[in-house]
Parts: sequence; structure tokens; C-alpha cells
Amino acid sequence: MVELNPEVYVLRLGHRPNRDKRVTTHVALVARALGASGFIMEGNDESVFKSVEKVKELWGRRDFVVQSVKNGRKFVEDWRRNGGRAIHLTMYGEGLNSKVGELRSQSPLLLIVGAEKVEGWYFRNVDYNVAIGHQPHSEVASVAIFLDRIYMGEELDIQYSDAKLRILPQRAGKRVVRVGS
Ligand SMILES: C[S@@+](CC[C@H](N)C(=O)[O-])C[C@H]1O[C@@H](n2cnc3c(N)ncnc32)[C@H](O)[C@@H]1O
Repeated sequence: MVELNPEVYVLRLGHRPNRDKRVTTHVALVARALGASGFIMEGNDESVFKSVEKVKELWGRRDFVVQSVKNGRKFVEDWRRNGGRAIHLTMYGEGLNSKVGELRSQSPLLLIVGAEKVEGWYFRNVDYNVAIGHQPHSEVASVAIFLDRIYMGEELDIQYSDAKLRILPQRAGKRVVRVGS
């Protein structure tokens, strides 16, 4: 497996169980697939956690952390107190191009993404507010682009050694082989 640095975790704020199941699940799946080490959600939603656990079980990376926290602010405070860097992804922040070099040399990183409006507290109490372009789009795209840029595309070659299933890439059609139990 490729060794990716820095270590990145994703904190999802503002999840609304009646509206955000799919998007929040996608934030977590993108984080896992593109090399992050864990997904933390403020609040709880068993259906999101179940979907991610199912993917881990079949496709590997069983050590990918999936955690629910009651209070996102406290999590960020503790994270920073323990030496981690907190990065809020927001279209109002500083452009990723100007920050990515500096961020590559720091670890672990906590990426914070919202659902609707993110409280002002986060803008003031993180190490960086980083924009993935200055247009409104999506938390899923923001996490994906951030990980791709920080890992410079190496995350696309990840193979998880504890996977039960592996894809044999095809020009056309699908081939999936069972590699573990
Ligand atoms: C659907 S957007 C919500 C935007 C919301 N209207 C606001 O004012 O924050 C959900 C999340 O996607 C992320 N996001 C959207 N566009 C972004 C951008 N251009 N750069 C970085 N993150 C972005 C942010 O983390 C945001 O909280």
C-alpha cells in the first residue's frame, strides 16, 4: 500500500438525518477511498455509519476511523491542543493553491466541512480557512479535491491490503476478484 502523508481526518458538521444521509455518506466514502485516515461526524446517524462499515468490510481499510462526536467545537479544540492542525473548507477562505505546500508538511490535519451555514466560531478558531475555488459547490467535491491536491494524485493508486474484493481494471466490462476472507 502507498504510504500517504500527511495524515488527514474529516469532520462533518451540521448533518441533518432527514436530508443529508446520502451526502454525508459520500463525504465519508470519499475520505476513505482517497487516503484519509478517518471520518468524524457531529451528531449520530446509524445508517451513515452502517454504509461506511459495509464498504470497509468488503473493500478494505478496516482501520479507517468512523466516529460520532456530540460537540464539534470541543473536538476541534482538543485536536488543536494535541498538536493537530484544523482546516475549515469554505469558499470564503484562502485559495488552496496558495496553502497546499505549507499544509503538506503538517500532520495530522483535520478537514472541517459543513452542510448548511457553518457557525462563525469555526472561522475564528481553526488554523486555516481554505477555499477550493471561490464559488459555492459541495462538501464532497471539496474533500475530494483537497485530498487529491495534498497527495498529488498518489491516492489514486491505493490498494488496501485487507480488502476482500479487488477490481481488475478493464477497458470494457467489469471484473472483480475475491482476494481475502
Ligand atoms: C453546500 S455547502 C454550504 C455553503 C453555505 N451556503 C455556507 O455559506 O457555508 C456545504 C459545505 O461545502 C463546502 N464547500 C462548498 N463550496 C466550497 C468551496 N468553494 N471551497 C471550500 N469548501 C466548500 C463547505 O465546507 C461548506 O460548509
